Amino acid sequence: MTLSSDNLIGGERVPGAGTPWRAVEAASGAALEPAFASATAEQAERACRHAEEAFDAYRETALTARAEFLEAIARNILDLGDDLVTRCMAETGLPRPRIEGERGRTIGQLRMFAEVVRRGTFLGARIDPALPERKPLPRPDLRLRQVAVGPVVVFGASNFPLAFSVAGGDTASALAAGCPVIVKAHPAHPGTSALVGGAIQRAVAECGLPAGVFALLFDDGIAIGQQLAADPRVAAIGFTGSRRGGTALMHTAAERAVPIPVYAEMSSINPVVLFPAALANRGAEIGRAFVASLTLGSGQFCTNPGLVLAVEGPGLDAFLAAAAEALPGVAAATMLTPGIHKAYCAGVAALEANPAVTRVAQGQTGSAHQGQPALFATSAAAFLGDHRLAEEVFGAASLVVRCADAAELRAVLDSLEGQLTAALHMDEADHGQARALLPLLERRVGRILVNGFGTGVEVGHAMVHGGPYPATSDGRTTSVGSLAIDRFLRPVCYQDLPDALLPAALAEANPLGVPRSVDGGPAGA
Ligand SMILES: NC(=O)c1ccc[n+]([C@@H]2O[C@H](COP(=O)([O-])OP(=O)(O)OC[C@H]3O[C@@H](n4cnc5c(N)ncnc54)[C@H](O)[C@@H]3O)[C@@H](O)[C@H]2O)c1
Ligand SMILES: O=CCCC(=O)C(=O)O
Repeated sequence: MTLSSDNLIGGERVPGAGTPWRAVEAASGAALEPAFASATAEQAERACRHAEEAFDAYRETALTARAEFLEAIARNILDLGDDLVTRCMAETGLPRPRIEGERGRTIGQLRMFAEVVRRGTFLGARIDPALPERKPLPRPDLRLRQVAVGPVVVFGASNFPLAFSVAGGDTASALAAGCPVIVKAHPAHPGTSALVGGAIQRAVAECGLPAGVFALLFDDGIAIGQQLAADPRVAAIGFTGSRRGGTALMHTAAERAVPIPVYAEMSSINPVVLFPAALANRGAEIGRAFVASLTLGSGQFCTNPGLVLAVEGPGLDAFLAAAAEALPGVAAATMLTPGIHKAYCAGVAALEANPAVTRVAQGQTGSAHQGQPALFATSAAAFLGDHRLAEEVFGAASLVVRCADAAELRAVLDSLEGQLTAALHMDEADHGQARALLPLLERRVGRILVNGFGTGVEVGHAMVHGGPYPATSDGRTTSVGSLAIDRFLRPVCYQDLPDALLPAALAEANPLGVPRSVDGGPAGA
């Protein structure tokens, strides 16, 4: 399969301009063909214009047609076959089973949103029928539905080249909501992005949709991303990446004449709390499971367990001993980009250099592009006195905080910024302590889980992959699971509109058969 390096705009392939750049094979650092050229400002402008032109037609497509479009994207991605898998492996250094698994998740996600669209529940249809006889005043007829917000810009993530990238959760949920999508490809995997972008562009044509429904733009810098974020036609942004990049986009979006929401998923250290009974009963077992989660994908998961909290004692010692025994057996693994590798090495070096921190164990050393896993420990007092210890080290490094007692452990949790997840390891005898921490955890994190680790997010209807700042820019929502669609919708109320003028979802006869809540009752068709 020939790999095109063109931008995809308005149903066409459009070569970029300027100095050519190439993807890098993550394992070797060698340049990969073909050369890419960044989109021009005019091309980004054109993508926004096409998206705006496509918006009104796309957002009113029949629900079945929109669902079939999402399914066509999934099918076209599968049809890319091994070309997609091998290119993605080369660009990211991630192994085949991981890429194949992520492709399955991406396709599953698209199909889940197709089902969400077909059901129509996302329209949130509500009806308060008119009460003309009501005293002292009659009630008007009120009907509400959710409408798509407008064109959405999605920034592909480096660490999930499929499930959080061109056809990932942000794109799937925005398209499901009825929003055209412009993707700014991550420069670490442009070939993967081009292949998946082509699959979406083909689906747009196959389904007879307006060509502006999808665009893909390349840029190895930040100019195109900034331009898109500032463009008045763009209504929302989805982003997964660094805190620096996410907050820069938040500032741009907030400074516009008309500010727009940015749904940025940024940084999280995902505290793991080890309770005393669980530690006493199975400290070593938890230690081994922890190492497996810590080192998954070279630790390049936003859900990576970067902080472990426990009260001092033999149980914690057993946990540490088991982790210290397991970690040296773990091979160093290729990291996504030289920049991410460098940042990881700098983070580990800062922990090594901190006099209040001791190294518990290390994994095996590797090549120039591989990250060596590392586990460190410190005291709660040191952690509370040095905010740098709470910063994310993106990769397979974690810090164990030894606490004197439950009060100190609570103080450490209380000091943390917003997080995606908190993992609690507990037995029944720990329930009292865990219950006491739950209100605090609810204020800090998006997902609380028991006797597991946050890595490996289930894509479903009750999932929250979000959390208070800086885990995300807006802790009221999620970027994984069907609730993600709500980010790209807003409610409109229709008061006393003649039936003939109402959108089909709200017309008296309910021709779409969508679930509707009447007078605040449970939604039914
Ligand atoms: N929490 C997470 O899930 C997660 C995921 C990936 C990376 N990271 C962190 O980010 C670091 C860098 O990795 P990365 O390259 O994936 O993230 P990044 O934030 O540098 O880049 C992500 C995307 O945003 C764009 N971008 C970055 N800064 C921008 C700006 N100021 N304006 C407009 N666009 C901008 C980039 O071009 C890229 O397309 C990692 O070392 C890690 O610390 C975190
Ligand atoms: O890196 C961010 C997403 C993590 C995730 O989806 C997972 O752990 O499965």
